[in-house]
Amino acid sequence: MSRFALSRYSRCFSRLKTLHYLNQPFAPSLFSSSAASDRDGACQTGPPPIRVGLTESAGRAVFATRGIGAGDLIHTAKPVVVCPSLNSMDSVCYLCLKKLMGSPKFQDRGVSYCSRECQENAKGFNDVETRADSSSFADYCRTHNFKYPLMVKRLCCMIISGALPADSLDILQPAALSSEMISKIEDGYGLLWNAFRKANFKDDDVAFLTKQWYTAMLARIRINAFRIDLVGGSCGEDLLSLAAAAVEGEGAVGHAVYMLPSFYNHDCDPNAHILWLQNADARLMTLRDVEEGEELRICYIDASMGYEARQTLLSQGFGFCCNCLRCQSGD
Ligand SMILES: C[S@@+](CC[C@H](N)C(=O)[O-])C[C@H]1O[C@@H](n2cnc3c(N)ncnc32)[C@H](O)[C@@H]1O
Repeated sequence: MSRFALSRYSRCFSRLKTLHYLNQPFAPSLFSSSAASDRDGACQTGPPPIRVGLTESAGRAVFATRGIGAGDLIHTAKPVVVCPSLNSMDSVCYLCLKKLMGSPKFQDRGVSYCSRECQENAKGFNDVETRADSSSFADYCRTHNFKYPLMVKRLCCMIISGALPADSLDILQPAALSSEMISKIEDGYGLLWNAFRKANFKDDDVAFLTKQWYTAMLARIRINAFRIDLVGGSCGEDLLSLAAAAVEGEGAVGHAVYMLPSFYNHDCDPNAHILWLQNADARLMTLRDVEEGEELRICYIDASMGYEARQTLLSQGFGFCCNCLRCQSGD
């Protein structure tokens, strides 16, 4: 069996099936990511041992600023925007995506939360959501099985509520969209715009929501959204074991966009992995020993696929030709 055959990683299908395959300083406050920690998950103080810098052929990237041991937590990251999948709406927290066990105790205007705190934190954007009737937009997303427009809608509600500025995602790399994609996107834009217009928000509050802005956000979300599969477990457990224990077959509970994790480039034989334990808070961990100065890379796709299939997926889904060592070797 190929050494990749047991691996299944993905930015969209993030899951780890084996242990084997599993130049400016970084400003932690900008990315709301917390410090690196010991293997057992106990947090140390100080910034994460990484910096974001430029590569020669893959744009910006994340580099280790010191040696990091295999299976160590590099940093955690909170989502900027997170959205449950349509089929998980009733089974996960509307804000943090934690699985809801039994009958949810915290319910508000038709959605459920895992705690009073999540309910409170979601109140601002949920007020906006409730005021605007976006049922036509939701039908459009459901009919086409579109998930990213739902994230743009939540982003809009967060912006209108004052929780985020309209340029929050501007720093992220956008996908190149074909004219066919743009015309499909415009249908969704019209429906969402109508929903906010009919709800009589002040012109100033919705002025950011132009067709150009909507398209630019979808282009960024397309490249940078992570599909979230919860592994379970707790931060005190061994991360490599938790990653390896990710169970195949459970659907994604939702999607989220993060800041710092968006700067990790892809590798078909990665040295880092992203995982989620109980909720949408991400944990970046090493899969093997990493040296100071080494680029940290995760795998966006199923690493067990063959060369041709990987190239097709990376080029059609993410718009790039992979420059990793594995691809260069033709494996
Ligand atoms: C999520 S972003 C990663 C951060 C990005 N380099 C930046 O500057 O924002 C994904 C993009 O990075 C580039 N990239 C990531 N991995 C790559 C690889 N293995 N080979 C070539 N380009 C890559 C591609 O342009 C891809 O669309």
